[in-house]
Amino acid sequence: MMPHKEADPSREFTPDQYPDFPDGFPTIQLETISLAKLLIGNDAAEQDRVFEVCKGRGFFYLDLAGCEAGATIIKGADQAAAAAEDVFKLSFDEKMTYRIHGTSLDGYKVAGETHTDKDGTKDTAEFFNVGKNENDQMKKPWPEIIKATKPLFRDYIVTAHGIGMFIMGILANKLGVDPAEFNSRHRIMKQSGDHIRLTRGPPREKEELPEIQTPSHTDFGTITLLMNWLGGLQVWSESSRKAQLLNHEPDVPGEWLWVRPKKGCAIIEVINLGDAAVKFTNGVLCAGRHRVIPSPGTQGKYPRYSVVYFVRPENECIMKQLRGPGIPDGPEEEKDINAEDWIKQQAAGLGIRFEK
Ligand SMILES: O=C(O)CCC(=O)C(=O)O
Ligand SMILES: [Fe+2]
Repeated sequence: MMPHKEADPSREFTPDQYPDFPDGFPTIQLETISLAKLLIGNDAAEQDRVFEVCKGRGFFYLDLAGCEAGATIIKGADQAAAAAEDVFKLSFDEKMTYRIHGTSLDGYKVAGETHTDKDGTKDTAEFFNVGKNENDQMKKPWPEIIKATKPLFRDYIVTAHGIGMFIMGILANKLGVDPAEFNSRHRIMKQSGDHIRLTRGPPREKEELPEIQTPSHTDFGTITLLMNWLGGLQVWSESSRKAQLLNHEPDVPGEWLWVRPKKGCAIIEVINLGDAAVKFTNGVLCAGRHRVIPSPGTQGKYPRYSVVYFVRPENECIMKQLRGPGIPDGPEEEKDINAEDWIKQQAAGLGIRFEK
């Protein structure tokens, strides 16, 4: 563990200072899977649990302790969030010069780009996306702080992508699909929508919930690795198999359940499956429906940072289900759509207006 640091009043990402997530709020019980057991131990029971949770909730905690890949993510996420703080502190005008535009997902998303309800209430989250492929070259204009952090991001991208692929390998084996089928759709050197997303949400203004940072959604990609330090992430109590979106809200009765950051939260990552995992497996695997609002209680007094890595299919990948004994055969698609267009279609369906 890091030695306890004195609070630096000029910094707002101060995970050492955060109070615990308060009691008395409905939380979801997620399974905790050990990365070390999977990576080092090749543990068959742990692999079974991965498959079960991915068929069920599509969400689990990944305990990062006890292996090198986990240590890279723990340390990297802390450093990435500190860099994020410096990026979000830049002037509004400078940040807007990095605004996401065209067909790329790289750069800055200003708060308020998306609607969170039928009345048009705006989201409150700022994002800064650093693409997997762009990070290699950094040809675009980037804030100095992002350029200075490039080697860290590179390590983080390679490690997070590797963890995602390892989990996909386990799922492939369980589904009776050759893991090469997943690997060939997610090659690290190929252009894809993979990126590290740095997020910041402002502190809670009122005790009454919600103040939506990021509205209800399922992720578009195959698998998401999320590091967060404060509560804020919520999962809908009904599985996304049943709950579709209507006017920005799930259309089956249920409630939002908090994902409690685990004690010693810096060692735990939250993994969730995205729409591409559902598509590839014709619904055997389940995407997790979630949203983000500021934490209740004293945690909500802090701005909330998160570091998210999205593993997504290569742009050229045709979005068809995989065939294997563990995957029921669906009808042949009428026309081929590649991942790049498919992701845009999914984003548009959520009312996301990234392109400007
Ligand atoms: O910040 C979080 O906890 C989750 C963010 C998220 O769901 C997303 O960016 O897709
Ligand atoms: Fe998400």
